[in-house]
Amino acid sequence: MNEQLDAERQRICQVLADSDCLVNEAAVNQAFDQLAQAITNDLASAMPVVYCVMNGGLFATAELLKRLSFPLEVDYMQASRYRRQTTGGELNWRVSPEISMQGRHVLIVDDILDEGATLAAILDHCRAQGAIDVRCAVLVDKVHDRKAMPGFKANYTGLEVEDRYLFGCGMDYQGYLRNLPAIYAPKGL
Ligand SMILES: O=P(O)(O)OC[C@H]1O[C@H](OP(=O)(O)OP(=O)(O)O)[C@H](O)[C@@H]1O
Ligand SMILES: Nc1nc2[nH]cnc2c(=O)[nH]1
Repeated sequence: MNEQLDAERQRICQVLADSDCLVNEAAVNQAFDQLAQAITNDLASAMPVVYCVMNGGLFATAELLKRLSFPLEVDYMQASRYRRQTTGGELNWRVSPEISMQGRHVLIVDDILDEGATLAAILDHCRAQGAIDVRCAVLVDKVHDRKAMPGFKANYTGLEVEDRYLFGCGMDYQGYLRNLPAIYAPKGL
């Protein structure tokens, strides 16, 4: 490995070592079980299309899909407004989905609802594309009063977590650590 990459590896390992674990793996799995049950109750007969919001939604989508045992289709979209930063900016659409939403029940899956601007824009987009029913599921809703629309909530929320910069379970720290099966926050952030 080149020296620069190894220094990066050591820096990221140090961030993880210095972080607080806010939600452990068992609690994350329990949250996914509950989310999947609620989604099953509502959508088992609806032949929905499940859209993963890349990249953060990849982990939650995979965890949910293996718990959903009814017919559905899967696609993805990519819209990002953080780009490895810890504060959000303009929403940047990178990839639009392929499967049409026209006349379909749609379930959007993402890792986190923070200020909610990303999900609000995606939901508007889905309605404009002709979906008859648009729902969203997030693993985490961050608790603060800076929501883009006051009181904005996902239809399905796995966990409410305190207002810190989170990583793990799909959420990145500077592009890394999305793969961790628990939720962490760096000290001081
Ligand atoms: O509620 P908001 O304040 O809008 O933030 C939530 C969004 O931020 C993250 O995406 P990000 O833009 O970091 O891209 P990523 O999925 O590639 O990490 C996350 O995956 C959500 O999509
Ligand atoms: N990784 C990460 N991405 C986010 N996007 C919006 N809020 C967050 C957060 O707390 N962590």
